[in-house]
Amino acid sequence: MPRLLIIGSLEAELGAAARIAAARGARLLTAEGVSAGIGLMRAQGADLVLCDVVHDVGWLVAQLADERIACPVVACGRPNDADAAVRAIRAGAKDFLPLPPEADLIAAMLQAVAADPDRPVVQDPAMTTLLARAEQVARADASVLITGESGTGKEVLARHIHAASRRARGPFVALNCAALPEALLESELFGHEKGAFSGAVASRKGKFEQAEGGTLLLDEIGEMDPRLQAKILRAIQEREIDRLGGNAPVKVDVRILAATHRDLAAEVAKGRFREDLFFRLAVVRLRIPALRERQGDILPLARHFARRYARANGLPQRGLSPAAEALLLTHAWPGNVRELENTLHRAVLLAEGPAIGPEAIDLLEAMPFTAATEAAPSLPVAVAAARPAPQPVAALVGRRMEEVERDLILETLSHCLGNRTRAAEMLGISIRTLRNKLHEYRAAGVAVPPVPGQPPYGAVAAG
Ligand SMILES: Nc1ncnc2c1ncn2[C@@H]1O[C@H](COP(=O)(O)OP(=O)(O)OP(=O)(O)O)[C@@H](O)[C@H]1O
Repeated sequence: MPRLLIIGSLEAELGAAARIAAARGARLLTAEGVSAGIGLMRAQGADLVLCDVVHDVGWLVAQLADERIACPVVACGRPNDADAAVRAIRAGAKDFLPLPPEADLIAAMLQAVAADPDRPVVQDPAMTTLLARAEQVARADASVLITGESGTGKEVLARHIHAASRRARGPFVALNCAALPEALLESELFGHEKGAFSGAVASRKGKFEQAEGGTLLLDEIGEMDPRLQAKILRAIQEREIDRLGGNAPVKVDVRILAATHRDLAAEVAKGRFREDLFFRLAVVRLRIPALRERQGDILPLARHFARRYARANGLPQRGLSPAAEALLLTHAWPGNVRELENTLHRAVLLAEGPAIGPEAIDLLEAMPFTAATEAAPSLPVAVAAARPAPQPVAALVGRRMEEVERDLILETLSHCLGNRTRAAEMLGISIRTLRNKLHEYRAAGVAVPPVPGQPPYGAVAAG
């Protein structure tokens, strides 16, 4: 279901366009002007923007490009306003829709963007069956427990369930329960009133309230401590929550999805997870197989990531050579889809010639699963690239600025395969500043990704 943002007044013909689009299944967002539209894009995103030429289409396109929001913009207006149409196309609008709108044109426009880029890529029968089941249960409001090893795509599946549900127009909110200390997790989940604890200078909605009318994914639920498990159970049973420091419960209408890499039934048996909460959450259980158990997905996913990262880095689209494909099929993928994604990202950056060959595919051989996924920030390029995706900002609370800066710099440098110039550009700092920082880190004994083609600096972790 594509999301369409309409910028302009809905009073006249644009209103008719909005009605046609809604009748064709689009989810509509509307804004009176360009600034408000950009605000909505930041907050919610859309698959297509339709902007009246009375607004500054050029500024809109430039602003979206500046903020790296990738979304096609179609200008619209009266066909006799040829100048405005030409100006809009020159400014980067993909197309011009004449008003009053023709239903067929709108349908074609929506169809072109309907191929959902976030839809899970699946081909192996084990996954197509699982996806069909997920789509079937998506329509009900029951809780779903998604299990699978780290990096198998649990969050991707949760987003898909949300997108296929009746709540698709509502928000999708995810919270990693393992990333925060207990007290912080509690206020993230349930929100707090002003003065609830020292530092609570204003009242704040928690994730339950933020997900109102939509879906809340509780990721790594197996890590949650028993006291909060009890509060979650109450929220699900009573459909209400208590803000920290609040004196009246708040009603919430939220569908709960939970994910874990643990065997939650075994955790229940060991007394580490509440049985009643387990049964509440696991009304439907979906287990995502590890990538090694679904060989049929490896190449379709690899091709998908090769396309995505070539596009994202402005590099030519290259297919995989038969030898590269054979190599990918022999690997066990302990880090699952996330590891495959990182491998293809690196391969796209390293590849030369007409296709991605095996020499561009750098596999983390014999790297035990935990080491590959929980590597310290100071590990060299190949290992660092396999670390989990960056955590939300809230997860950084409690860490020192200096440390976060160091991790960001080293992560960006790994991402750029040690290329200092590209990393400095991406970080928005001068190459000189970057070099000085790296010099400091090396002096402190932290390993720094080497310059491409040069041997690593023999730094060893301090300690
Ligand atoms: N079927 C898929 N199609 C496309 N991309 C996928 C698919 N499965 C996983 N990915 C990608 O792989 C990465 C890991 O996926 P995701 O974060 O959903 O895994 P996870 O199981 O939730 O991991 P963790 O347990 O570590 O939180 C993401 O970048 C995601 O976009």
